[in-house]
Amino acid sequence: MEQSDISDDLTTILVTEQEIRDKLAELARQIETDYAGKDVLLVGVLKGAVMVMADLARELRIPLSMDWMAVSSYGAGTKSSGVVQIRKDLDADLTGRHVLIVEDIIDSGLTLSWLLENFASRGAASIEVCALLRKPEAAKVHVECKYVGFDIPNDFVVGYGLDFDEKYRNLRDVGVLAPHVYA
Ligand SMILES: O=P(O)(O)OC[C@H]1O[C@H](OP(=O)(O)OP(=O)(O)O)[C@H](O)[C@@H]1O
Ligand code: HPA
Ligand SMILES: [Mg+2]
Repeated sequence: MEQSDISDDLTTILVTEQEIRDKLAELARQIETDYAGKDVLLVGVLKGAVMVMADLARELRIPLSMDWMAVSSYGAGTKSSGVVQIRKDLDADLTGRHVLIVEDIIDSGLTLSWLLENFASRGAASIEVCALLRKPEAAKVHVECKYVGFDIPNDFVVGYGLDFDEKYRNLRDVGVLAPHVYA
């Protein structure tokens, strides 16, 4: 039987594995400088941020802790439902912590703005955001993001943690999903 290759479902590769690696190294140097002498808590937003978190954390040479929050608003669609659901809360107490939220993508901004509001009352010493990708044309709410990897066009993308209906997260590059897959 002929084996299908998931990369055949992409129309374009937007960001390659190598470009991601180089960008994360660049962001890591900035983060190391900004958090010198501080104990940072990286909060990865499951599930999309798994790859960014794993690679960014290993680029960083400062002391850090990692925690995870699972939220979901896309489900099996390509548009945000606008309703953010917590599937797993943090284990860590944020009181006095320097929190750096790690995200794969800021699209409408609804997930992050909801998360920032949710974290605001938890007593953190500081809260910043690092996102590998951002779609400026898709923003429905403004979210302050200190560390951004790449601004990309307003197309539905998959790979490097990003899914469509839970698939394609294991692609090494980020690419535009062919519309015939979800149309
Ligand atoms: O800016 P927004 O429009 O809110 O979109 C961004 C969010 O959407 C995706 O998560 P999703 O809900 O698909 O869950 P997942 O990470 O488990 O795939 C992505 O990982 C971000 O968390
Ligand atoms: O473009 C996207 N692709 C996959 N998941 C997403 N979640 C928000 N935007 C996207
Ligand atoms: Mg998703």
